Amino acid sequence: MKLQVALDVAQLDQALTLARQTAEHVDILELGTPLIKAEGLDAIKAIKAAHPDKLVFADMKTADAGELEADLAFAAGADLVTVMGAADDDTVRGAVAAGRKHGKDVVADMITVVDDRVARIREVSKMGVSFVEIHAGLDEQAKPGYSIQALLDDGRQAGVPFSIAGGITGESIAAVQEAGATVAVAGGAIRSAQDPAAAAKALKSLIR
Ligand SMILES: O=C([C@H](O)CO)[C@H](O)[C@H](O)COP(=O)(O)O
Repeated sequence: MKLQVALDVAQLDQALTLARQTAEHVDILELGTPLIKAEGLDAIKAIKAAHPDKLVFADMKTADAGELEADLAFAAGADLVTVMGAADDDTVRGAVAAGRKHGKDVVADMITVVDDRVARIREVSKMGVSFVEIHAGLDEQAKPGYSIQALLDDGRQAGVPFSIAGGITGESIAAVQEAGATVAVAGGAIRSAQDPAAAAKALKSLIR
C-alpha cells in the first residue's frame, strides 16, 4: 500500500515546506483542492519541479468539463488527477480521455456519494479510471459519530482498486491496508502534527 500526503494548506510556500518535510516518507504528494484554488495550476508545476521523483496528485475534484480540466492539470505536471465520482458519466469519461492522452491516471473521488456507493464505484471503474478514492471529506468527518469503517467496508465489497481518505491516523492505517486499499491518503494526521516528518515516517512504518 502506498502512502499519500495531502498538502491541505492554502499557500504554495507552506505546501513546499510540508512536501520537503515529508517527501522521503511518502509515495505520492497531493495538492489539496484548497491549494489549487488558492494558488492555481502553477502550484502543480512547482511541486513537481521540487520533487520530480514523486508522483504528484492534483485533487481537482472536477465536477464538469472533465476532459478540459484534467488536461490542464496533466499539462501542468500532475501524474494523477481527480474527477468527482458523483459527476455526469461524460465528465468522468472526458477526464479518462485526457489521462489516456497524457499516459497518466485519473482517480474518481467518491466524496458525497453515500447511497449505493458500491454500485457507483463499480460503474465509474468501468469507465476507465485507474482507481477510486473512497472518501469522507473534512465536513463529513466533523459530524458526530463519524467512523472510517463504512469506507473500508465499501472498499472490500466493491472488488476494484481503491484508495481511502477520511481522517486516517496511526490507529486506523493498519485497518485500511487490511481492507485492501492500494493507497492510504493522510492529510490532517501529518499536517497538524508538531513534527510532520516524524508523523509521515510513523505512518509509513505501520504499512507492511
Ligand atoms: O481531499 C481532502 C478534503 O476533501 C479537503 O480537500 C483531504 O485531502 C482528504 O480528506 C485527506 O485529508 P484527511 O481527511 O485530513 O486525512
